[in-house]
Amino acid sequence: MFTVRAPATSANLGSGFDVFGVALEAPADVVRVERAPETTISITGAGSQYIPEDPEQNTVGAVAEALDAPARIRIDKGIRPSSGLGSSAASAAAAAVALNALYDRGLSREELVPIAAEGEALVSGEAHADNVAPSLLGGFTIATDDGVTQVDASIPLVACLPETSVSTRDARGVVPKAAALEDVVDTVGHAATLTVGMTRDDPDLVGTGMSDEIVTPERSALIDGYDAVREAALEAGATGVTVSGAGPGVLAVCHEPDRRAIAGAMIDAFDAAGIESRAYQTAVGEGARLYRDGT
Ligand SMILES: Nc1ncnc2c1ncn2[C@@H]1O[C@H](COP(=O)(O)OP(=O)(O)O)[C@@H](O)[C@H]1O
Ligand SMILES: N[C@@H](CCOP(=O)(O)O)C(=O)O
Repeated sequence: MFTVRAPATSANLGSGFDVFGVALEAPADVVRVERAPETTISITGAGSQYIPEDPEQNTVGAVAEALDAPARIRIDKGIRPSSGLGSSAASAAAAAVALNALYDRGLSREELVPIAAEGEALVSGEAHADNVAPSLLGGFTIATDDGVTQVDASIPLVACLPETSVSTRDARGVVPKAAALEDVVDTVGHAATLTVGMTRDDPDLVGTGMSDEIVTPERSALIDGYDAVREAALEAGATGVTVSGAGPGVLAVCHEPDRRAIAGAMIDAFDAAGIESRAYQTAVGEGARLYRDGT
């Protein structure tokens, strides 16, 4: 039997749509697997009542199928689904690591990225790897058709989740099919700035580099209270604020001493808009961790 804790992730980071992602120190999903003649899934924890246990409809079922690794799979959800923190991806990443060990498949974490991304194809319509890559590898990841580039990073973050939900599939429907060249030029500049910021552990560069005029304006319009929450976080000291994944979570980058005040300001701003929320005071963290027999 193997147990894996796989972290929540925040994808896109504004300027890196479908490419950038970071692992968060918290929250996380925990997945336990044992060999079985056919795959069964049971789920407890945050939002578990909304997640199908049918292997054909669950991201971990897609991973078990892709690895030809039938198992009794138990998922303890720490990450609420449809909140923009890579909930479906974390389960898939955890299952990929656990089943790879259970069946001794010998695949590297990089080789598990496209396998875990099969779960994303199941729920969002496309096998985007920007959540599963950081959940598997940790740190900051750049996922492209050429593969995944990863760097460890130490950047304080606040992820504020309103008590509303947006499905990634729906939020992908509002992404523009084309963009003006000047917006593409700006986005390339911001993405490059963000990448350098991650390599230097520099929250100012990362915050500046999250700016994006192509996808984020369309996505943020789906989130009630977004503009006020963004403004409140910036006033409290955030160096950058954007939609986390497909939303409705909102991600703020900051210096560590400002993190608590930013979390409070974001919750208050959602509250003023009549929306309850919770904020994770977190940071870029490590990837999925494997435990054998409860170790
Ligand atoms: N293991 C899983 N964990 C979370 N959600 C899952 C899982 N398997 C299937 N789903 C479905 O995926 C959808 C959530 O995925 P998505 O919209 O991409 O949001 P998230 O950012 O939370 O991953 C929900 O419809 C949920 O029922
Ligand atoms: N690149 C994807 C990321 C979706 O992240 P999630 O955490 O909302 O599942 C997108 O923006 O559609």
